[in-house]
Amino acid sequence: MPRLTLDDLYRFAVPADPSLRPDGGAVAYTLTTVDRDADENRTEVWLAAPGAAPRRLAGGSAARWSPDGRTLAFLRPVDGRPQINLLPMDGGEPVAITSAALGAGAPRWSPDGTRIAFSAPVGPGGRAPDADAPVVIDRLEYKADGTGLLRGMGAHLFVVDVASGETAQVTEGGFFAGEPSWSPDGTRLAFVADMEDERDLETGGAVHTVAPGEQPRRLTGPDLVCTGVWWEGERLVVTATKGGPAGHVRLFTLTPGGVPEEVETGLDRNVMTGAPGYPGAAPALLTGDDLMFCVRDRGCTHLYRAPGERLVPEETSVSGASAAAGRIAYVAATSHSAGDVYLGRPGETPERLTDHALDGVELFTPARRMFTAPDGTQVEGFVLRDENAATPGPLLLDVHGGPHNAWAPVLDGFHLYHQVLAAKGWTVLALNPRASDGYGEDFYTAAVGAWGLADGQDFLAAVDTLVEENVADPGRLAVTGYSYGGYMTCWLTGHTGRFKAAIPGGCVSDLSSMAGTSDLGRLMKVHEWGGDLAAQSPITYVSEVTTPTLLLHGESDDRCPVGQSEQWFAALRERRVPVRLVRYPGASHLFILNGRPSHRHDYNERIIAWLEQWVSGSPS
Ligand SMILES: CC(=O)N[C@@H](C)C(=O)N[C@@H](C)C(=O)O
Repeated sequence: MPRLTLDDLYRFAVPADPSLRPDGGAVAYTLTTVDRDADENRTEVWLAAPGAAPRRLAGGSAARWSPDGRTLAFLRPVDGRPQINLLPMDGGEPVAITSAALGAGAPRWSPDGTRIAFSAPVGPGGRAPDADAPVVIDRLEYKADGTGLLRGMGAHLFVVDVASGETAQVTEGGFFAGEPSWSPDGTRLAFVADMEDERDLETGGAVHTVAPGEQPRRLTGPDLVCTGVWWEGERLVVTATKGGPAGHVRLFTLTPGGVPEEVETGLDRNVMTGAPGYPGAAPALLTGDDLMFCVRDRGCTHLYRAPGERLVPEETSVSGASAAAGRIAYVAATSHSAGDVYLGRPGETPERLTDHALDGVELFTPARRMFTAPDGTQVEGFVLRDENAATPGPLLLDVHGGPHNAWAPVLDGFHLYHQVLAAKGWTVLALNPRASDGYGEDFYTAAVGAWGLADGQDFLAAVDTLVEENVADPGRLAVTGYSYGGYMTCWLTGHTGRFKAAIPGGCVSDLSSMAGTSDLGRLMKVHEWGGDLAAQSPITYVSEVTTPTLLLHGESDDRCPVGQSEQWFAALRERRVPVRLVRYPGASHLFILNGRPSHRHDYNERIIAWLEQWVSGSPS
């Protein structure tokens, strides 16, 4: 059977965002595939059920069942903007019920099924911003990666009447209202927002409740930085960090008076509610008081119920979940599948309802192992290689982003170069150094104020171990990584000449300029870097770099602006270190995950070519 090739990128079909029908009998989910001719990622709503082949329902995403299970509400593009559509499940075509000027957000049915709430972007004065007008900026929250300049936009809650389509705006003002959740009696909506005057200088977020026609009422205080809220039965379930945005996200419930009580999960782990590159799912009630939630544990995102009972197999990573009628539906990836839909009862072996895994290719399986840093810290990594490959062989160290992200021993449709390199005799080391998620809060915060200074040693120790074990050839070492991983790639080549090739993607090279130009610059400056930005900046050490370097960066990256690569490129070029910068037009920070397929293919291809040119010695 053939090995995976980069062209298999176009064959990936990845499910996400499962929604279990209220009777627990069927699952609606979003399937993302690639339209190679249009050079676009395509999302569709599919349906899976026991004993039936999964089937496509419509183009769109974010499907949610009506309380009676007879209608699906989902987002479908109308004139380029996502609008809420209703699809009757006993037959018929989808019908749009919103016409939001800047598009609608994910639908949330009221308990009686007569209304749908959603959060939607709102331009200044309710109008779409004028793209040609001068942009007046008085606060730091003027841009967001993937959106660009906000031009005074906010986000507010709306409620649409299902029968009439009449839509009412529920919140207003200069803030961003998060996803709404209905009260059990359908009279109020709960949401998270930061309404502080100086919220652009200090990250916050509080739970509010609001009734149409009334002002929002704040429930939580400054001690919690809330990130999400869900009305589960009579309880409000909240995700939040304590005392500031750094550290683990924890689970709380609020008493009717708004007093937070931390949920005893029995786990020193970060609660994951799901975001691009950060798999997880919203907390949900299983039965009675049984709360289901996701945490990241040694790379994988697992589904748990409090306190501390894992509901999914160990080597799987959950990227979405839904509960109803005492059953759970979830999407999980494995070492051989980027994701499939499962359905079952907690504690029982679930049924896999789909088979979206890539067929017809033989995959290498990553092996977990531990390494020991010079200070004795135990660090976990995943080693991917062909056991029949000659040793010692070439080694690629790949550094994840965050730094609070983590590698998992599961297949994804982004890092295809891992499998291709393994088939060429390379060893790929995906390391979870200190600051990675999934190893406890002390580990998670171990590099705060010491980017590079604390965690750099973890990488060199792991590489040295594979050299000592005769797995890696010390003359054929390379390093790559994206975002924080790009930062670390620059950092390492400024501190050692052992790497023969380096490929920083979406990098960070100068924390001072990053602090002033990233859409999260203020947050990272205050809560990740602390005081000495120069000591933690790769640019401080750039005079030591000798490694041929390929910089890959999205042109419209507002998280790690392309200037971070420009600074590194200029500094290496001045020193006549072989260097190349490749810029991806229109690409935001996450383009390697959800950008143009051709850009994602090109990114993978260039990594392999640079490695073969500078490590394997063959011409590019
Ligand atoms: C918090 C954040 O955005 N950090 C960036 C430097 C980063 O690493 N981003 C992505 C790619 C990630 O994996 O978090």
